[in-house]
Amino acid sequence: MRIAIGSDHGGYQLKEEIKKALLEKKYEIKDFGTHSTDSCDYPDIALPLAQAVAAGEFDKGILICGTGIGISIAANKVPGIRAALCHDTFSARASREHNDANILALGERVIGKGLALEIVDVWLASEFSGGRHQKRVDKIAAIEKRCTC
Ligand SMILES: O=C(CO)[C@H](O)[C@H](O)COP(=O)(O)O
Repeated sequence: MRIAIGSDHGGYQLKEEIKKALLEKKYEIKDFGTHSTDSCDYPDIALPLAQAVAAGEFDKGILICGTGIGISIAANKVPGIRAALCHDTFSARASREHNDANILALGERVIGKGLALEIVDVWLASEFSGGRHQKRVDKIAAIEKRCTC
């Protein structure tokens, strides 16, 4: 599985921990930055990563900022992206099974490393259920097509 990962300075330390754990599990990872704790702007990381996921260059993406909020809002502006901010394993599983989320967002200033790694594992292992959920995801795509902003 090809995974794109990125963060701003507020998510840098957690990004490094998640990247290390996923590389140990033999996932193919591309790091979209940032590469230090120097201050940067989360939309500058979210945009190229989300575009690459939407283009099919990666199977999934993981984005981290201080809260996970800003970076998920930015990623969700890219058509085809369903970025889910999840700070518990129930939501992580449901975001895949119900919403077919293709980006997981996390907040380094909100949760600890142990829970974050568990959330990542659950999210990557969960599959979209389809069925009644497909129609709803299709309706999200239809909203994107209607909006020409
Ligand atoms: O969580 C975030 C966005 O949702 C950012 O990481 C956070 O706003 C950065 O804040 P600061 O510049 O004060 O470190």
